[in-house]
Amino acid sequence: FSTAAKQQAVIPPGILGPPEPLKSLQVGQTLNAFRLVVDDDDDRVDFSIERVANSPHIFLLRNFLTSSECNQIQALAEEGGMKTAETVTKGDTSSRKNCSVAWIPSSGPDGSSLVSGLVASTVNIFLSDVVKSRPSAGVENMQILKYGVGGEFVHHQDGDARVFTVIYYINGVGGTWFPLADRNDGEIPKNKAGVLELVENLEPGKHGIFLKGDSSNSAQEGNNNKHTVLVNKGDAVAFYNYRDEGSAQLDWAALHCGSPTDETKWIANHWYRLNELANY
Ligand SMILES: O=C(O)CCC(=O)C(=O)O
Ligand SMILES: [Fe+2]
Repeated sequence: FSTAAKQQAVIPPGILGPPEPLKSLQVGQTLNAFRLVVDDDDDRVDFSIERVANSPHIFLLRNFLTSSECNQIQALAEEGGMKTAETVTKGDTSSRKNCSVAWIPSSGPDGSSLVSGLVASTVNIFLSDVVKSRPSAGVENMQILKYGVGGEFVHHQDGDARVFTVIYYINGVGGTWFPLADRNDGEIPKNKAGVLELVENLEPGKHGIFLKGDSSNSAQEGNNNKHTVLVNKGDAVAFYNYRDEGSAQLDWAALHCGSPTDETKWIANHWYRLNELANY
């Protein structure tokens, strides 16, 4: 076998994206779901899953977190102390501007299933059986980000073996933009430089998908279009970062940014990994 043939056999098509029934969900269609909360008065949280894009596969989870869970996550981050955010490139503080960071263990926090319960439910719903069965699959700790006014995170691909991302909106302030979502695959360059050049002429609310805070100062203008989705506190956006046609390459359609915010913005990131993707 050539190396290429081996890789095809190792990551077959159709497993780095959503399993059924999400796979067949059409843009604009919604599924109802629930998850169990073991250490809370409410033993069940009902939420809905709406597909907002096909390429990459992007889903909006409405009411995935309760308001009280959002407050707990924010409080845990504040108690632990927050640091100036860097990106995966160590020492890089310019990609994320005016942003501080904290982490909460995905197995905890201690004595609580706040985060581990979210992980269990997410894995069940969003990861394929093949990904779940891989020894190199896992989840990072939950990353909490607080942006001050003017804070932003420039265009990037989460990548780095992060097969699937969940972004939770902790205080209802949104502003996550996927400029290339549902653009014709043939129009998307296959490298970062080309992609960055293309998105320079695109605008949130006019191209791709813009997840915008429902109560944001500018929420009234230009929301009634297929490029804008309003989010509230407790909602989350979930998306797949790799192409699932068998190439196991980064999907540049999943490029996104945190647009400059005009209010304090709290979000949390959860990255689900398939470490072997780093080898492809
Ligand atoms: O700030 C946002 O809305 C997106 C943040 C993000 O994409 C990241 O932290 O990787
Ligand atoms: Fe990101």
